[in-house]
Amino acid sequence: MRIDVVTIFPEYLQPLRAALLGRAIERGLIDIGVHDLRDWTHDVHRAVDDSPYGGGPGMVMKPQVWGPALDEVCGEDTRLVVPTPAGKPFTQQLAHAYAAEQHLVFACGRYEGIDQRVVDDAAERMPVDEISIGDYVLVGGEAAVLVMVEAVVRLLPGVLGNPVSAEQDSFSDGLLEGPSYTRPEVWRERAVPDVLRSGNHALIERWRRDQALARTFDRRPDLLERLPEEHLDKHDRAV
Ligand SMILES: Nc1ccccc1-c1cnco1
Repeated sequence: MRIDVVTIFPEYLQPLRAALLGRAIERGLIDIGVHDLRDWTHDVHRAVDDSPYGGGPGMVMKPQVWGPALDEVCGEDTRLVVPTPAGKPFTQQLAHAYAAEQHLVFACGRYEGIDQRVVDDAAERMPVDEISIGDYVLVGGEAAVLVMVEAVVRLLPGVLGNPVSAEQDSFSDGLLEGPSYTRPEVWRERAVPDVLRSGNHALIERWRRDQALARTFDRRPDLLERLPEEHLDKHDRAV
């Protein structure tokens, strides 16, 4: 998989070259390119935005800069992803879909956005997704790209040391992960739940599912509403 990011803050994307993602690059599992949008400006001030038609606060990013940038960075197999607070929600399901793509290009815009004609023009040549990572306001799309790239790349074969954990993730079975524990057995007078030291794997599995159901019910009841009927057995409903 190849990933390209176009941004006015290329240094913001340096974390993509660290740790797990950095090792995936070294091992040839992914190629990542980061491009400075200002390389496609034409004026001495290297302007990338301008005042919005119709008035209003902030600035809008210029189509004459974004157009040539995407013409050069995008290819035949590109899916263009534009982080925006007005986008569709980014989910684990979408992360899996993106992990199957050959080439992802992320266009990082500022809060007030990129001239809509850039998206409309690109959509004539490639799939374009406008995506939100959550209902809060960021200054620009760069942080959202770091989130999405990590969620996608960890799903690629060979990236995670233990591939099973991608299946056992939160959300993969529709529930939140329950609590986890490690040594010592007692820490600041708090003991690890006995069941986890019982060696009875059926009981442990049941306890973990009960914890996941209770936590999901408490923190994300919306996820329970989405679960298919057959996903909860009669014991689950009693939790
Ligand atoms: N707030 C933002 C500003 C600029 C570009 C993306 C966002 C965003 C993406 N997901 C939530 O917010």
